[in-house]
Amino acid sequence: MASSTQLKICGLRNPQQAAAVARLGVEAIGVIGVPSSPRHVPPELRPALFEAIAAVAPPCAGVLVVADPGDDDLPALRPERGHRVVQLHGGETPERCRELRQRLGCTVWKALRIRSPDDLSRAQLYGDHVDALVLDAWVPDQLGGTGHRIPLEWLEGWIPPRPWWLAGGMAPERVAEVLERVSPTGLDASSGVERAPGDKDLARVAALVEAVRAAARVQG
Ligand SMILES: O=C(O)c1ccccc1NCC(=O)[C@H](O)[C@H](O)COP(=O)(O)O
Repeated sequence: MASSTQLKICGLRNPQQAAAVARLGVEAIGVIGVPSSPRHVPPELRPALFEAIAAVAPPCAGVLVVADPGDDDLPALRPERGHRVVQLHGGETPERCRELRQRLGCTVWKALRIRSPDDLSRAQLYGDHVDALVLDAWVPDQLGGTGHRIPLEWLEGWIPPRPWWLAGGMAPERVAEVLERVSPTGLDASSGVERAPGDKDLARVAALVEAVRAAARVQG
């Protein structure tokens, strides 16, 4: 993507669709490894998704999204399975993030669900232990893919300890306002560009890509 704000599309389940999204020029594509999610992809089907992405867009990072993995889960999280990034979307502590990053030997992003402005101070604790943060909205009993938003006023003036992705209810119609008010490293979208959970609407993904490019042109 030519603009400076990166884009991640999360929750792909079909290799052909993942390849089509990758061809649009996004920087990252997420595959959900959380069993309770309607977008869950079982371990044996994940390599085909990551291979489809790498085949058409080698720079596009395959991101495996998991929550509170146990040590028994680690073999399925190794980068040899085709992903480049592991996104930790549960209640992982900074110490657990550091340990997983060391043991897996791959890029680790930590997702934090932001319930109040105070939660942003927690983000500082992760700065030395992960490669990037993903800020997502807090919704009771749901970890992600909810379409709920973090109020932008909470993020204005926030000083991130690491590169960060803004997730939660991202959609083409919001991009201009969001990028006027905050400057994340990237935007992360799932339900806002879907026909149904796990089934992306390619026209909406293309509109999101175009909205990010248009915002970059406005900002010069
Ligand atoms: O998307 C899911 O179903 C999901 C389930 C459990 C943990 C994480 C999940 N998604 C992670 C993401 O990175 C999503 O892009 C993020 O939550 C934003 O989703 P949305 O608000 O629908 O754009």
